[in-house]
Amino acid sequence: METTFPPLKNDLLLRAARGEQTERAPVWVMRQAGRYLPEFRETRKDHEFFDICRTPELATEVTLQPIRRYKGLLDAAIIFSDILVIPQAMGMEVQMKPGPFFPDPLVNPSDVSKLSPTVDVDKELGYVFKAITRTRTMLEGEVPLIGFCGAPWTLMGYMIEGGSSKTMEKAKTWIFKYPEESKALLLRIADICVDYLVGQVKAGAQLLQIFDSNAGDLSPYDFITFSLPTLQHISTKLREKLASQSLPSVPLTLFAKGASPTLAARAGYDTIGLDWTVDPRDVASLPVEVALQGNLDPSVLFGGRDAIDREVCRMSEAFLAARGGVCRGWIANLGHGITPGVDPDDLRFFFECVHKYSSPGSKAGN
Ligand SMILES: Cc1c2[nH]c(c1CCC(=O)O)Cc1[nH]c(c(CCC(=O)O)c1C)Cc1[nH]c(c(CCC(=O)O)c1C)Cc1[nH]c(c(C)c1CCC(=O)O)C2
Repeated sequence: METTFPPLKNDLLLRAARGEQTERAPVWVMRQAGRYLPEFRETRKDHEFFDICRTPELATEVTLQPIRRYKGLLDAAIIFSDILVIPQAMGMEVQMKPGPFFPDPLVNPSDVSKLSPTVDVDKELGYVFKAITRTRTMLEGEVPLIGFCGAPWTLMGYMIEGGSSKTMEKAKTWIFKYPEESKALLLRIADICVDYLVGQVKAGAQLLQIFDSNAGDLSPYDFITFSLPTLQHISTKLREKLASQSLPSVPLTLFAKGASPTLAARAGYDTIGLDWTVDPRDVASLPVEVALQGNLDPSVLFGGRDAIDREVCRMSEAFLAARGGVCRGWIANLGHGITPGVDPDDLRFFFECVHKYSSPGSKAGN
């Protein structure tokens, strides 16, 4: 059953993601539906985090909150959910208290047998698909809708660490002590990612982003050995399945935080997300068809208007210079998620600065 959606009025994001030249950079921010917004905190007061994810009406509502507030300034919506819905679908319990907490993490490879042997994504994650279809309809074509999932290495890390970790000691113990079992688990997660992302496109997602937020914990060699093959597996299989099911070949973004962008670019994605430690001019050697996303340090949003203006101008100069003085294949974003303490009006100012500086005719382009 195909749903027909209202025609898209703003395709800036999709054009930039395909490496095209645009009149200015499209802009959105990671975690744009979140705790820095008073309207999100209001919804959150009455509902648990994962209840919002599992209730399409609520997930749609919070996805649309930043779109309403920043109408005309924000160029994409991202479906409200979490990367940890995949471990849940595999049979693990995950609580948010306030950070992620797994009461029963994977301790050693024999624990993998506790996971569901197969995952029927329609059954386990159908609530995300419903939320996507509902959101895409309610967006009325205002901006495109982004779907997402966590990358296998980042998800395996949470499943073994049992939550966020500074050192990733336990997950790294696995890759060094049990490399084959680790690779098998990573591939198993990758296959679920593929089915989950196909389902998101079927439901109406117009671009997909894979978050390998913990990629930077791996040495280049270990990123190549453990993470990269799974990221390649996802991009290849996903494109094959989308084609064989006559689904749209949506652009794919890889945000491998802390990984070398040239290594990340080997994974075969349309867009590479950059964190704020990267100068875009240093990745100018990537083919121009590969779009770039990023990469303002999220903390600049705490620096006041002068700092935001100055830093967005500097970021724009760097991205325009990296692309030979034109705005080509650049999606403006932060270099990681927006933090809860940001004043929503300062974020508005950030969007206005991107609109002002990201075109070649601006101060940053000259
Ligand atoms: C690592 C990761 C997670 N989740 C996600 C990542 C990858 C991106 C990144 O690196 O930040 C992805 C994510 N999580 C959330 C979204 C929603 C869409 C969006 O607006 O970007 C997305 C894309 C909502 C969320 N996910 C979470 C919140 C805040 C929880 C709350 O409302 O209480 C939101 C809005 C919770 C969450 N979820 C996760 C953590 C570590 C935390 C706690 C950290 C924190 O408190 O910010 C796992």
